[in-house]
Amino acid sequence: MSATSPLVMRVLALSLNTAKRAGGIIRDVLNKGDLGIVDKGVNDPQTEADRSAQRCIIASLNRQFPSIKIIGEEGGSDLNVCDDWLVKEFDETLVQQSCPIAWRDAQPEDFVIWVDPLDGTAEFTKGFVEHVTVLIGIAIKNTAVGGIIHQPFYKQANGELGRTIWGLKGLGTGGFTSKAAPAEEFIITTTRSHSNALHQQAVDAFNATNVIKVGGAGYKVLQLLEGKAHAYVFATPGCKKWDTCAPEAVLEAEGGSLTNINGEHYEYHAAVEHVNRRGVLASMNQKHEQLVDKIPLAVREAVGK
Ligand SMILES: Nc1ncnc2c1ncn2[C@@H]1O[C@H](COP(=O)(O)O)[C@@H](O)[C@H]1OP(=O)(O)O
Ligand SMILES: [Mg+2]
Ligand SMILES: [Mg+2]
Ligand SMILES: [Mg+2]
Repeated sequence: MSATSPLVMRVLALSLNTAKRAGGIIRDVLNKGDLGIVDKGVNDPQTEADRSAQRCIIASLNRQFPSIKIIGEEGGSDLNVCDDWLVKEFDETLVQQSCPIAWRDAQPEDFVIWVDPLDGTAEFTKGFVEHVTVLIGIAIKNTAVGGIIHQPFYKQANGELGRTIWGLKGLGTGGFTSKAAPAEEFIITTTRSHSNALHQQAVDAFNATNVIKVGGAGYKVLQLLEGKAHAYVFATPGCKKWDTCAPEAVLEAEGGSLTNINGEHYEYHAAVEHVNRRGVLASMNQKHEQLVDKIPLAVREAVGK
């Protein structure tokens, strides 16, 4: 069945199992205890878990889809991985879902897969493991259309660790139960580790009833999807295309919005600048344009300049 499914369904279905495998690798690194931390820049750590998870993801996707462009946060990886890290099984339920007509004929050259093997690394190194996600974003012709958000440390009711959320624009989402945030409040979710004065001005402008500070773009978008927050505000450069591609696709497949702080969508083609210079504004069940208008114009113009 999978061999005859449209390419986007096969990419999404292999990405789902690959993200799960990467989550297992991340848990193994933590259990072994030596994180092998390297500083890539200010407040920008990389660990053995980031490196190994990326090798597993890119080697697996590249093996099945050799002509699709894949861009990973951790740069060029050694794709000679052990068989145990090569994921070959497609998620059967997902691959058999009906493909939205808009993506049915997409060809390998139309795709870019944006991989963040471990989102929330700063939090991972500090023990806030529930903030960690594995992000695999699927862009077709410039637009984020599909994505996987896997949480390696999510505790299931049966005690099992890990859960996997997927989304495809035009089809929908799976792996979680959507919930609306409380109507009588306005809750913002924002960065724990990358704030600055300008960003704080943007957050303050909303006069929120509560501001939650957590790590990772994936985790913050999950908070929107599960009704823990109304808006995700990040009024500074720092997030990259691999941070937002999967979260944007999943959130928008559920009816939300993820844009820069001016309300414009980012582009996701292979030659695009990696940095999301104009920050991130995401919301669920809100009038997104009205949220844009709440951020003072002077702040909006200054971010990314
Ligand atoms: N200044 C920065 N330098 C490097 N990565 C950043 C920076 N700001 C944000 N990020 C990336 O975006 C994610 C969301 O940001 P925040 O948690 O601050 O809201 C971070 O977990 C990090 O991804 P990663 O952990 O994959 O390196
Ligand atoms: Mg990083
Ligand atoms: Mg990230
Ligand atoms: Mg990362």
